[in-house]
Amino acid sequence: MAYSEGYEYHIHLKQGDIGRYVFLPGDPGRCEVIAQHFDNPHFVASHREHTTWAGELDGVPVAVTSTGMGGPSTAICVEELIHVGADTFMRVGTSGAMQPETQPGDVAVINAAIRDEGTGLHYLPMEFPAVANLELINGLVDAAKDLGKTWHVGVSQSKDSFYGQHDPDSMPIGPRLHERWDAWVKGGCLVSEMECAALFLLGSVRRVRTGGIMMIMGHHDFTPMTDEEKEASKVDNVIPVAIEGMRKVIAADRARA
Ligand SMILES: O=P(O)(O)O[C@H]1O[C@H](CO)[C@@H](O)[C@H]1O
Ligand SMILES: O=c1cc[nH]c(=O)[nH]1
Repeated sequence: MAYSEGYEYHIHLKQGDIGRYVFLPGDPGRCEVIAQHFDNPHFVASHREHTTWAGELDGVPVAVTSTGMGGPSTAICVEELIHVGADTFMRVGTSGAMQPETQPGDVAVINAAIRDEGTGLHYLPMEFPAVANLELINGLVDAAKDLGKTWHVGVSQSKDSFYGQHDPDSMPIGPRLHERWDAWVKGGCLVSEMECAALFLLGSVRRVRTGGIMMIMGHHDFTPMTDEEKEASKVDNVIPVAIEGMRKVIAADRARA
């Protein structure tokens, strides 16, 4: 499939393949799992790290496309999804705990992201905040309440280096990574992940709605999880909240129309 045939270069989708509402996991393997919550789930395309499934929720077309890991592939994915008609994006993924009050298996609704990454600088100066859309935040909080989840709303640290978080001492700039991490924690940053900042900045620049819900894994002090905690923090457990949150956004759009 080539760009000139009307297909987007990386995601291999064209106008009409999907509707306006899209879930965005990082992992291509998570797409089919999410799509099983749709009516009429069907595979649409897969190229590089971007796999797409589509279906319906309450009679409205929805899709799920994987972003891959980090800002660059997320920005490419979202730009191309906008080209084919999407305008509402909900990231659903995993994140690492940063505050003592969270437990593995709690969910984090992200309202803003620390721009500890490089992609956003190709769009907007560092002074510009990476913020989520309020309708998506509210839909996700209401969904978490309805489903009886323990939920938190807060900021994510979107970083470019997974091992800068998990193995900072091995990095030549380890002391600087520790100092910055301590500052994020003292500022109340809820979780660490890798895509929200780029996604939210795209939301501002392209005037589309973006938000995210994250499964919280691990402990703020990096103590190992028990087997029970590992089970509780499986990413599959956050998917129903994302689905219900999107249903609420769709219902609110319908009521407004
Ligand atoms: O579970 P996903 O959506 O991939 O998100 C998190 O997991 C990956 C790192 O393991 C990064 O992409 C991070 O943001
Ligand atoms: O600790 C974690 C877990 C998921 N994703 C991250 O980036 N960090």
